Amino acid sequence: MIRGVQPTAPSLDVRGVRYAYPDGHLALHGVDLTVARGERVALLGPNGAGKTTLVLHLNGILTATEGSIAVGGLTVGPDRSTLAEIRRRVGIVFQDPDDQLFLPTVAEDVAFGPANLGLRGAELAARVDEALAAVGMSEHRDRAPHHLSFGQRRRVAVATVLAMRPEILVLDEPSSNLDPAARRELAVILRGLPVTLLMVTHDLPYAFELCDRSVILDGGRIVADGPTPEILGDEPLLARHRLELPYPFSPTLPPAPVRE
Ligand SMILES: Nc1ncnc2c1ncn2[C@@H]1O[C@H](COP(=O)(O)OP(=O)(O)OP(=O)(O)O)[C@@H](O)[C@H]1O
Repeated sequence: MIRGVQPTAPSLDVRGVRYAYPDGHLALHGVDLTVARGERVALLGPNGAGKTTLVLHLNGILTATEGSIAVGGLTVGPDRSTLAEIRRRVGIVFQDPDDQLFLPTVAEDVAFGPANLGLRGAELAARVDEALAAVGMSEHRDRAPHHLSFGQRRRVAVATVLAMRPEILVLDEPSSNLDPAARRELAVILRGLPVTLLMVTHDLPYAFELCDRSVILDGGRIVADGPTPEILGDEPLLARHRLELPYPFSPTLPPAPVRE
């Protein structure tokens, strides 16, 4: 069980979150979102909908103007120890892996987070091994991250977050800039991870492949929340929120199925 996480609490509980940027722009208008442990949820919406703003609240980078957020039963708060624990529980993989990789070797990058938590020796090595194995990058542990392909760097970025054993894994556009094979390989990896997953994406087929549930955010409000086949099968709903599938969609005929 995850340290300090209440087993009955949802992974994520967002209640009435409003957020205005310092210039007064109201980016979130009262967002409610509950994600159960182990759920995989796609967060969809057009440019400027508020998706990144919401994600930045989940580990306390931004602080809600109103409302509250709890992760595994722990409310995100301003004090240092709460914030440190929230940042361990919420692992965010940003769109550009190079924002997360800055050490000479893959293994050092993956060890960085757990070493900061105070892990050393065999315990630290086990975390690194486990995280690299989870993303299929064990054999690259001693390589320089900048010598890897973009797809491999994204997998290492996922490993840096997994090494913290997060309660919830948040992915910002995980399929962007990947070739079809790397995109498919990452989907297989993500589907096998035993974590709660929240994935921000404009890649609707990827949402279908990976997430049972989809939420549409538009204008800082959640405007739809339901099973992904229903959401993606509702063409007028998608059109109202500037979302488009790349081809005709049938909920009974999965688009571009993931081969395993
Ligand atoms: N630092 C900022 N100051 C003021 N307004 C901002 C700031 N950052 C974002 N916004 C505004 O907040 C709204 C939500 O932006 P956000 O980046 O969260 O959207 P998004 O859904 O992540 O978009 P995209 O799909 O383009 O990444 C937009 O209207 C944006 O212009």
